[in-house]
Amino acid sequence: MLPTVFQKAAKVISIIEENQYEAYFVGGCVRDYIIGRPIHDVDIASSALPSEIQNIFPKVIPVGLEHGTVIVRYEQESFEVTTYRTEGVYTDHRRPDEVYFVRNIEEDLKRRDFTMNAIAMDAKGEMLDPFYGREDIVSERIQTVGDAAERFKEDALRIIRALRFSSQLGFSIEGHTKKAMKHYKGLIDKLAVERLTVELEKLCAGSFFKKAVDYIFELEIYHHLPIFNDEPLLLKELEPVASLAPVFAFVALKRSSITVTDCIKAYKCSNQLKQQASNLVDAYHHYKKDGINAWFVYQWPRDHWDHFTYLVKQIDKDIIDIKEIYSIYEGLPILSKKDLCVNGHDLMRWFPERPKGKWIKELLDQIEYHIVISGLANEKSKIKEWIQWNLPVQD
Ligand SMILES: Nc1ccn([C@@H]2O[C@H](COP(=O)(O)OP(=O)(O)OP(=O)(O)O)[C@@H](O)[C@H]2O)c(=O)n1
Ligand SMILES: [Mg+2]
Repeated sequence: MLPTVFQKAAKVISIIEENQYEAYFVGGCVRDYIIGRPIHDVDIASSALPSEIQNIFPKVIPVGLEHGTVIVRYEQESFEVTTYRTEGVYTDHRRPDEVYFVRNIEEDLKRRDFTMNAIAMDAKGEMLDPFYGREDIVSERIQTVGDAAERFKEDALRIIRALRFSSQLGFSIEGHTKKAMKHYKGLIDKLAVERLTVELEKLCAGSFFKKAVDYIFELEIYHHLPIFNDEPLLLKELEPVASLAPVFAFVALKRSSITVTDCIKAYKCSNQLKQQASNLVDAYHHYKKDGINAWFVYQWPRDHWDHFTYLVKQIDKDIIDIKEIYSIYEGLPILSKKDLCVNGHDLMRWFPERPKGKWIKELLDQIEYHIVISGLANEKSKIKEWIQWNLPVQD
């Protein structure tokens, strides 16, 4: 009996088969199933063309028709189905010039990156493994399908993928594969950097990150990783972490010549990641100046704390007990400005002679700060009393 994640998708495969086409589970889901890792998404490959899939299922979303990928909606769930394909020449090493649909699963498996990723599984759990991927999984070996040089010339991202699989799984890279990685690493520079970023994030998150870093040094791949090309040793200092935000914050804090913005630009990351990394840098400075006090805990979002403690550990070797942060959090009198029992209207009512101005915001900020940090009670009368003594000079 297949695990639950496969069961619904297995019905989709059966329906395709009932319509005289083939369909298999392929890629990461089969690999992770064999290894016994959690399966996050299930991919299906089929001999049916996108238009043929559209004829079988009433609800099909054409997400990447040029690559042969559609999303089949089935019983309120989505399944990605990709037509068997083989790829044409990659003149710019970024993307295939053409995709050719084929009717044979082996042709499809043949153009995949590593043997462990080139295993197909049918709806009953029967495996089709023409490149002995299972053997490589048992031997914990990352090996390209067929000629390594060809696979990396087709898509140089695979060089980074080999590293990230090594980081995630702790597997070793087979000799020919490794040699070809070293030889073709220059092609990494031609990749669309966003693709590199996705793999780098997974690489940094792997439990066997150190092993991947050893390969990065052995094969001198750091020359082709933006930012780290100038500062490769920083990679050796990093521990695994699930986001690039603390990685970039770490880099910026360790090297004054590199800013978070430099990292974000180099890897074309989102503004959200930029904000997270900058917050971490600010939080670190705050911590160095004032330690972890109520204002610190109040200010920084909760989803930030793990990465913050990680950063302090990486930089200062200090271990911060996250429970300590939580207990300060539990004792906070307010959790946001919305919880203040006064607002701008109250202030204006209390000081009718004062024209509207930035004093209102400044005063609210001060009230907020004192409530959080110095025990000012969050009660209208107490706040009013406190203001008598602290009203800023009129602007
Ligand atoms: N450059 C690439 C990227 C992907 N693939 C193939 O497409 C599958 C799906 O790719 P992707 O989802 O990017 O990787 P996964 O192996 O599924 O890993 P993950 O579990 O992290 O998604 C891979 O298993 C592999 O067979 C490939 O041959 N070459
Ligand atoms: Mg996948």
